[in-house]
Amino acid sequence: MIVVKDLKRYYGSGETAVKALNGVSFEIKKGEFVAIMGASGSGKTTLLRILALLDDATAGEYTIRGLKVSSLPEAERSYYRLTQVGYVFQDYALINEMSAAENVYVLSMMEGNSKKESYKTALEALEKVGLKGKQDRIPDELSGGEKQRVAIARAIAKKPNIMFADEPCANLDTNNSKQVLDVFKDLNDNYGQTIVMVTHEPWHTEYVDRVITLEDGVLVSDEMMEESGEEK
Ligand SMILES: Nc1ncnc2c1ncn2[C@@H]1O[C@H](COP(=O)(O)OP(=O)(O)OP(=O)(O)O)[C@@H](O)[C@H]1O
Repeated sequence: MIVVKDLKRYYGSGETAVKALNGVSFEIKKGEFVAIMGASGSGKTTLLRILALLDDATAGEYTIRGLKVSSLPEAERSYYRLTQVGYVFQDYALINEMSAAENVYVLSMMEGNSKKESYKTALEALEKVGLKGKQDRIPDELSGGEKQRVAIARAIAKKPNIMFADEPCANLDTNNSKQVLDVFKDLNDNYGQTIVMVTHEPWHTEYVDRVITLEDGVLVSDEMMEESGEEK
């Protein structure tokens, strides 16, 4: 589904350039749940943002479902970003004045779908993440874990081919983190959602199929996780 070849991202140029990614190659198959790990500054967010088409690589090739997105013009990249990619941010990125349902359906309405249709899709997405009945609450009336689940509902409402999450549990306690990770796992197990998640917590790897580790902008390990009885 995703093929990355010799991806590089430099910030600045010449001798002082920061080589945030320095030649990274890998493939991700449809239906995989992949964690990207590595020390602070190893290039995880830079990689995720390029994969989610939020940033450009300096060099290298990036293909989504056979289409070389790295060399598409910006208008087409925007289209792919809107239609194929779901993104979950560390800080939820919800609009405070809007209810959970409105936060989920606002994008769909902006794309020209009717309010009725968008609302129905939003309720389905909120139910999938375990927030049935909480559609009218504003973010301030929700826990951190619930806010992040609204953000996940917003991402899945557009039925993305791939979902990216950048440290989605960074601001959550263990209990809320588990609820969020359970939602990702359910989406992966029961709906075949492909997920790529940046994390620095070793225990999060219990939920994923595979762990890619970066060090100083280079891929240093790519491991499949053992299946355990309890988990997948
Ligand atoms: N806009 C930028 N301008 C200059 N350097 C940057 C910029 N963004 C990131 N970098 C540098 O690129 C390198 C990789 O950063 P990145 O944020 O991808 O790392 P990370 O692994 O996600 O770190 P963390 O776990 O702390 O979030 C770091 O050395 C960082 O300082």
